[in-house]
Amino acid sequence: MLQRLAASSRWRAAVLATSAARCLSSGSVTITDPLNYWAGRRKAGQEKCSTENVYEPATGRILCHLELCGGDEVNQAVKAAKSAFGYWSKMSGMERARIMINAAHIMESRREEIAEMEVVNNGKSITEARLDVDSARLCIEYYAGLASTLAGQHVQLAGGSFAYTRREPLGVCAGIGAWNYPFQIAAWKSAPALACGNSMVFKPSPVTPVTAVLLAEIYAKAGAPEGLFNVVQGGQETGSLLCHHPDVAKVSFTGSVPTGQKIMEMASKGIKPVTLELGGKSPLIIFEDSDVENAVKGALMANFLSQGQVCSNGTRVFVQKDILPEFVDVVVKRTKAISIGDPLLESTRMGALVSRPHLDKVLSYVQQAKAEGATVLCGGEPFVPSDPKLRGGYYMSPCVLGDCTDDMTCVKEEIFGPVMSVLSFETEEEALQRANDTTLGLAAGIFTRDVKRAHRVVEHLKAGSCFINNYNVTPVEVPFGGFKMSGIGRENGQVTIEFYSQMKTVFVEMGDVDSLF
Ligand SMILES: NC(=O)c1ccc[n+]([C@@H]2O[C@H](COP(=O)([O-])OP(=O)(O)OC[C@H]3O[C@@H](n4cnc5c(N)ncnc54)[C@H](O)[C@@H]3O)[C@@H](O)[C@H]2O)c1
Ligand SMILES: C[N+](C)(C)CCCC=O
Repeated sequence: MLQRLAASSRWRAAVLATSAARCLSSGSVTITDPLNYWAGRRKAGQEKCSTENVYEPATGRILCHLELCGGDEVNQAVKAAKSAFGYWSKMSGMERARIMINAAHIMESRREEIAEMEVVNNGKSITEARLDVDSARLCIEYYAGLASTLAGQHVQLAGGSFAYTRREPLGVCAGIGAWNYPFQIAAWKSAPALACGNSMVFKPSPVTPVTAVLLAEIYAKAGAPEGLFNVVQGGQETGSLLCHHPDVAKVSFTGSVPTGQKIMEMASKGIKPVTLELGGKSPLIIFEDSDVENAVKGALMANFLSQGQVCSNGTRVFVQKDILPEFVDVVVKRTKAISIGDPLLESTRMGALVSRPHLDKVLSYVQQAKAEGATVLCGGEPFVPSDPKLRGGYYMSPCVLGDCTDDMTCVKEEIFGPVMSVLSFETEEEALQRANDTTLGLAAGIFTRDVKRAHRVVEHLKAGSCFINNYNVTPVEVPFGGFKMSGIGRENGQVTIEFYSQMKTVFVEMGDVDSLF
């Protein structure tokens, strides 16, 4: 079975020919197989379809020419999903769970292959990519476990009459993903959707289109009906075709705030529910009673995963005045020690940013920070690896900015790169007021040994995902999502079942109609 899957894609076949264990090396992959998938198979674009280049961030090479879906293709994918919905939604939760568990097993067996392709397309380190695949698998296992627990309520009424509620699927759900966690986002959206009996058409970011189709193949191989999980490639045009499609019942979106606003507007035309996982500019507050080594580790996790391209990052690091010099000393030392380079090497801790324009944007934020009075304590420069094949890659040295103030652009705007802004504070009240002084509210963190303070501060933080003495840990059992302009709805956890299902109320009369007429 796995051989058949492997043979279905040319890059994989090439890889198998080279080595059975560790497969890809940066600069060696070219993708020619179609990346669209519906009705149970990969689909090549129509002859006239437009294409876009996809790059390998580690080298700057062209990885493939992406075939973008237009109206016809989107219609076909939605039609396939609608047909699968008819079948899937009538299966019992246990039956759905069995297929999802099969999918999780297949995913586990293909972990390395998926992780490597994620690295090749996204630029993050192989160590992180493996964790992303694990998170995807765990999410599918978790929602497989919940699939058979979907239940309603029985409400006893006067005269023996009663009512009951049923939790029903929505129909065809559209998933639209960002480029920072391409595979994980596709799983975080599809797992709860499928567990509830929906089908899905997923559109990855055109910057990272490569791994979603692997998820589609895995679901199909696990026994899902044709059309249950489909992939259409494209950018905003394809995304908006999905949002407007009359047979799409819900849109689940991960991406930036401006696009989230457009998605909500489009969905509002059909009164479609939305899940919006948007951006952040999250605070991390480090009190003077913290274990400084531990707080530094937290600050690094809050800023430098995935080259800093993480929505929940705690990029505004507020450090209480008395420990500021010690904190800065250690954080700078540890940031300088981060090994940057080939993301497929085990020793690499920071790979390449996702694209050249994005790298340039992040570097320009560092320049602007300097111009506005911040001090570059380390990094913030383009990084050129010694390996010649990596010279065209999109690398930069992770950056710590000191002497930051709340009015600086680097403190106000989401940079979405490896740039940490360090700010000093004196009192708890002041830290809270400044931490909450933003239109965003995705995440927040606090380091302290004082358990009472930890819970008191968290209660007042205006953020959907708060961390005490850690940062950026997202077990799939725990809901994740934002307050304010960071989003609507949640991913993961039990509550997400509510965002992929609807409640029907059934009233049952046991007597006669008591008519007023
Ligand atoms: N909260 C979260 O869980 C989370 C997770 C990852 C990323 N993000 C956020 O995502 C952003 C970075 O990702 P990005 O640059 O890919 O975001 P983006 O908003 O540019 O694009 C996201 C997706 O939306 C699509 N899209 C763009 N315009 C569209 C339109 N008009 N209609 C329909 N679809 C459209 C894109 O093709 C892509 O698939 C950051 O702001 C980050 O904070 C949030
Ligand atoms: C798993 N992380 C690192 C918390 C990322 C969640 C998805 C946001 O970008």
